[in-house]
Order: sequence, then C-alpha cells, then structure tokens
Amino acid sequence: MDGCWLLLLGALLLLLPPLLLMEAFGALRFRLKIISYCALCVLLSALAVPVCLLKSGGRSADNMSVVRAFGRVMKYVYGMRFEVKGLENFNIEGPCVVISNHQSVLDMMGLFEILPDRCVQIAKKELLYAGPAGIVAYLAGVVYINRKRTSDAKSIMAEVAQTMLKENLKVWVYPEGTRNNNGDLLPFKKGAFHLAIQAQVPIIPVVYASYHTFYNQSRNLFRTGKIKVEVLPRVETKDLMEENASELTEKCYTMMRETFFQLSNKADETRGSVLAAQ
Ligand SMILES: CCCCCCCCCCCCCCC(=O)SCCNC(=O)CCNC(=O)[C@H](O)C(C)(C)COP(=O)(O)OP(=O)(O)OC[C@H]1O[C@@H](n2cnc3c(N)ncnc32)[C@H](O)[C@@H]1OP(=O)(O)O
Ligand SMILES: CCCCCCCC/C=C\CCCCCCCC(=O)OC[C@@H](O)COP(=O)(O)O
Repeated sequence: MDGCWLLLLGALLLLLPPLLLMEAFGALRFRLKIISYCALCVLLSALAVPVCLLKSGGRSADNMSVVRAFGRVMKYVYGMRFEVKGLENFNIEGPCVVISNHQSVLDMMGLFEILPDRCVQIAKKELLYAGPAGIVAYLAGVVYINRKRTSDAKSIMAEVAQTMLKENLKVWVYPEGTRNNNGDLLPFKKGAFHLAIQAQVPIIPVVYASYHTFYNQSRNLFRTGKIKVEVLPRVETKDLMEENASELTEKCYTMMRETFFQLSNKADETRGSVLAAQ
C-alpha cells in the first residue's frame, strides 16, 4: 500500500513541472498575442495618419472613415467574425449618442465593424499618448477626457453637446467608463445621458455579447471567435431635463443588461434564474 502512495506521489511530482510549464507558456502566449494586437493597432494607425492628413489636412470627423477602413483589417488577422442585428437603427437623421458595453481592447474590432459615418468616441486622455494610435484618434475627432477630474470632464462633455449639433456628429460613449470582462455590465456613469439630454438627441444603445468563449484574461484565453452584436432602437430624450439623467441611465442600463444576457446565452442571475444552455 505504501508503495502505491509513493508511486502516486512520484507520478504527481513528475507531472508538476510540465503542467507548470504549460501554464507559464499559456500566459506567455496570451501576453504575446495582446502585445501583437496593440502593435498591429499602432502599425495600422501609423499608416492611417498620412492618409487622414491628405484627406482633411488636420482634425476632422471625416477621418474616422479612414481609421475604420484600416481598423477593419484587425478582425481578419485575429479571426473574429461578427453577427450583427439591428443595424438599421443607426439610420437616423442628425446627431445622437451611441452607448455600448466595453469588455477589452478587442472592442476596437467590434467598434470598427459597425461604426456609422461621422461618429467620434469619448476616450480617456491617456490614450492620446499611445503613439500613432493616439494621434490618429485625435485626427479622427476623438474627444479626450480626464476621468480623474469630474468637473473638467463635465465641461468638455458640455462643449461636445454644442459641437455635435453644430457639426452633425454622432458621439460614441462607453458608459461603464472602463474595460470590464467579468461577464456582466458595470453600473453606468452618467456623462453620456447628460450629454444626450443637453443636446436633446436620441440615444442608441449597442450591446456586444460576452467574449467568455474566446477571450478571458484571467484564463489566458484569446482565440478566434464569433461576436454577436445588437443595435437597439433609439431611446428619445426630447423634453427630458437634467434631473431625469438618473432614470434615463437606469432605463438604458436595464435594457442593455437584459440584451447582454440574452446575446451571451446567460440568464440574469440577480433574478435567480438558471443559466441557459451555454
Ligand atoms: C487603425 C487602428 C486604430 C486604432 C486607434 C483607435 C481609435 C479609436 C479610439 C476609440 C477609443 C475608445 C476609448 C474608450 C475609453 O477610453 S473608455 C474611458 C473613457 N470614457 C468615459 O469615461 C466615458 C464614461 N464616463 C462618464 O461619462 C463619466 O460620467 C464622466 C463624465 C467621465 C465623469 O466621471 P465620474 O466623475 O466618475 O462620474 P459620474 O458619472 O459618477 O458623475 C458624477 C456626478 O456628475 C454628474 N455628471 C456627470 N456628467 C455630467 C455632465 N456632462 N453634465 C452634468 N453633470 C454631469 C453626475 O450626474 C453625477 O452627479 P449625481 O450623482 O447625479 O448627483
Ligand atoms: C511596436 C510596439 C508597440 C507596442 C504596443 C504599444 C502600446 C500601444 C497601446 C495601445 C494601442 C492601441 C490603442 C487602441 C485603443 C484602445 C482603446 C481601449 O480599449 O482603451 C481602454 C480604455 O477604454 C479604458 O481603459 P481602462 O480599462 O480604464 O484602463
């Protein structure tokens, strides 16, 4: 019997190094893939910069169609396929605020897949320093905000409300305010909803299904996959006032969270439902 235990222990000790090696190799492969993804972003951005300058001579939302064309290359390199529903909901006259969930740096592929014309994003100011990617985003009209200074961010958003009306722009905001890959949506920040109310423009919610089947940072998972996306019908803000921002936020959050669970084949666990077949 003692011999059996010794044999088992020996086998375990023998298996441990290759298992640890495989784990370390998985982490390394994941990191390298993310670095290559960022490097490709930087490379494509560097190629897009002169095209933007030739097209518009400087900063203009028209350059976003150039960035979109270059950005669409990434999905072929990383084997991402998209299944999009509700694209017709983008067909509205005039400006609007688009809101979507934000899971990872991979969201850039989903953004460029469906990005309407003359649509600029609100981004954290740190991205301005991401080399050519920061420059090309600036040239394409991306608005940079300092998330650590609420009052500065609010006054920039108030300017955006004016500019989007003057220049007929759509503005894309990630209301979670940060990347989140935990299988649920984070509570929404209120900036996007104040913006839509101040400009009196509709909100178009966009939901990307959970990436859990092909991308998970904590499990070092990053492989090819299919991303389901749904563009929801517009939410009107006409006649809403600043004091309605919280209920508008809540309404959009609830609607998007339900759609997120549906698209991800997951039930809303807070209501005590069971997980649907995955
Ligand atoms: C070829 C390859 C090319 C590659 C190049 C890539 C190009 C594409 C670039 C795409 C970039 C995408 C980048 C994505 C990001 O960077 S996400 C991170 C940045 N974005 C955001 O943070 C947006 C979401 N955040 C908000 O909207 C926040 O509300 C913010 C305005 C930032 C303020 O943050 P915070 O202080 O944490 O806010 P709260 O929401 O809690 O609000 C505090 C109180 O202020 C009131 N409030 C908020 N906004 C306003 C406003 N505009 N006007 C008036 N009042 C406002 C809010 O109601 C709160 O008060 P109460 O609690 O209600 O009393
Ligand atoms: C040639 C070697 C180059 C090495 C790579 C250099 C690194 C360059 C980094 C990024 C370039 C790609 C930028 C693409 C835009 C990514 C948008 C994005 O997802 O930003 C995250 C932001 O929403 C929220 O940030 P946090 O989750 O709060 O943090």
